[in-house]
Amino acid sequence: MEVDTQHYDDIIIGGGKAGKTLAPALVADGRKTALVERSLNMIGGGCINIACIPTKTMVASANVANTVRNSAAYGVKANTPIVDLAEVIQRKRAVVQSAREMNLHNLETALDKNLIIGEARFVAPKTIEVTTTEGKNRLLTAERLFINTGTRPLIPSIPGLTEVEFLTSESIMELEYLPEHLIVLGSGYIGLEFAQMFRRFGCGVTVIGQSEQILSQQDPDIAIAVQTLLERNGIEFLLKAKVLRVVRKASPLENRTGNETILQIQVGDREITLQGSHLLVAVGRAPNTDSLNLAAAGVATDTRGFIQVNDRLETNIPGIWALGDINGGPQYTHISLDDYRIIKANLIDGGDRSTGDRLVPSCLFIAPELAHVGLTETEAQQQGYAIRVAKIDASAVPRARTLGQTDGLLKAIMDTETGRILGCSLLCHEAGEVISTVQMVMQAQMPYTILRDGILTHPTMTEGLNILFSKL
Ligand SMILES: Cc1cc2nc3c(=O)[nH]c(=O)nc-3n(C[C@H](O)[C@H](O)[C@H](O)COP(=O)(O)OP(=O)(O)OC[C@H]3O[C@@H](n4cnc5c(N)ncnc54)[C@H](O)[C@@H]3O)c2cc1C
Ligand SMILES: NC(=O)c1ccc[n+]([C@@H]2O[C@H](COP(=O)([O-])OP(=O)(O)OC[C@H]3O[C@@H](n4cnc5c(N)ncnc54)[C@H](O)[C@@H]3O)[C@@H](O)[C@H]2O)c1
Repeated sequence: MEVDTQHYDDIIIGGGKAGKTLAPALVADGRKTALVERSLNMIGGGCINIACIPTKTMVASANVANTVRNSAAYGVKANTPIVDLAEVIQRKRAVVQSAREMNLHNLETALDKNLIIGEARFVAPKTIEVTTTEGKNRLLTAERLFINTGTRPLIPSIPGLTEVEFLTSESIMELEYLPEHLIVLGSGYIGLEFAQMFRRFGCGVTVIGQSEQILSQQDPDIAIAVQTLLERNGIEFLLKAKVLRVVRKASPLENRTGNETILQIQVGDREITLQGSHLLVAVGRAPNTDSLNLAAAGVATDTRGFIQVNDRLETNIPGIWALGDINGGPQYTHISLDDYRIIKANLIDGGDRSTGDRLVPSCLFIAPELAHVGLTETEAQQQGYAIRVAKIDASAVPRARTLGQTDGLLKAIMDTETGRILGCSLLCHEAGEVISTVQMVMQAQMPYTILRDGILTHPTMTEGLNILFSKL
């Protein structure tokens, strides 16, 4: 086979959020840079193709269905909505396609022929072999390498699972008709977003969680509030549950009706049989390191296969960095983007940034949204802070009442010594937007009284912060 070798200053392996943003910045800094992305269908990375953007596009359809279904409560009469999943998927594909085209344009403009479509693997510390989509092998060497290869669905070892067909976060977004009864294995981010989405589309949904609490990183009161409102939506939860065996499953693409998925589950000390039409596996993510042959470069990974980095995202091998999900940090697109900022600050701008100064916000895109920043109450206690905690129901916010969006709970944790906000969890309409205001106050190291006493527009959801922080 023909092998052609080329030398670069910098090579980025994987074009996730960090990699695709870093590439043009390195080029602008005068570096001869290549970005290797394994698939044309993944240009722009997971976020725009198979993760955040498609899911939130489909969540928007689910929310429209819900609004139509509940329109009578607003004095507007509408017929029962008919959800055409094929058209929902078509809309999702169009949104993804336009984002991918924009990303391709940006990368081609910055990199021209140095955007290389192919699978990369290390053959030596600073040398990679790329098998291009045309089947050619190319050897590329570089002074510096940036690994940004992301993750894929983690498939647990459950007897019978691999012998049957099941859905992942990717294949569920290609279904063209509605499952009759969706079983969701995993009660974390992916599981809950799809659970509510498909419930709002009109499907029966059961969520199986292995812990007693869903969303294990959250405080119990917040997790219970989320579970309660999802149960009110008609979602069934089986918690402290262990799937013993998956018994039977018809093809998810052909299975239009019927309950063909059968799971044997241990719930507490009971053993039960659960039947559904489709099974979604959403129990976390596995790192895309196995095909990279990191051993040839000597790059160290942790026991789960994620690349080990220090707080400047440097691996154990000088001149090799790891960015985004692959480095084992929080798995969010905005964190991958911040990884890019750290590299840019340290390698291009002559700065000195680390992951140490980070506040990590997040938002679970169910309705109402659950947004969080900083410490939970449990974490603040564990870290020995003297704290005061404020809580209000979302119904206390005037805007929530005008919108008929009164479900939820707002919670803030304050350090009594400094008057600073340590953390905040908002389970309410538009929480993902409102949390940014809290985050900015935390980042500016201002006291909580800014949010208690600041003049905030009436009636907005953000105004709810006046009410929340007045309870401290
Ligand atoms: C269903 C779902 C919904 C999500 N929703 C949100 C959300 O709403 N908000 C949020 O912040 N986060 C969300 N996330 C998490 C978010 O998608 C990730 O944190 C983010 O995409 C991580 O990006 P990354 O930079 O690590 O790389 P990725 O975006 O994962 O990109 C890695 C790229 O590397 C390529 N690649 C892999 N191996 C190789 C190789 N050997 N050679 C060449 N190329 C390779 C892949 O094709 C891919 O394009 C969601 C995740 C999922 C799965
Ligand atoms: N809105 C967002 O920002 C968003 C949306 C989706 C995904 N994400 C990111 O992607 C990551 C991955 O999402 P995820 O939901 O796959 O992982 P997760 O870690 O959020 O949740 C996985 C859940 O599965 C449970 N679990 C593990 N093994 C199990 C088993 N055998 N049986 C039953 N339950 C089991 C875990 O206890 C956990 O609750 C998230 O942690 C998040 O960082 C973010």
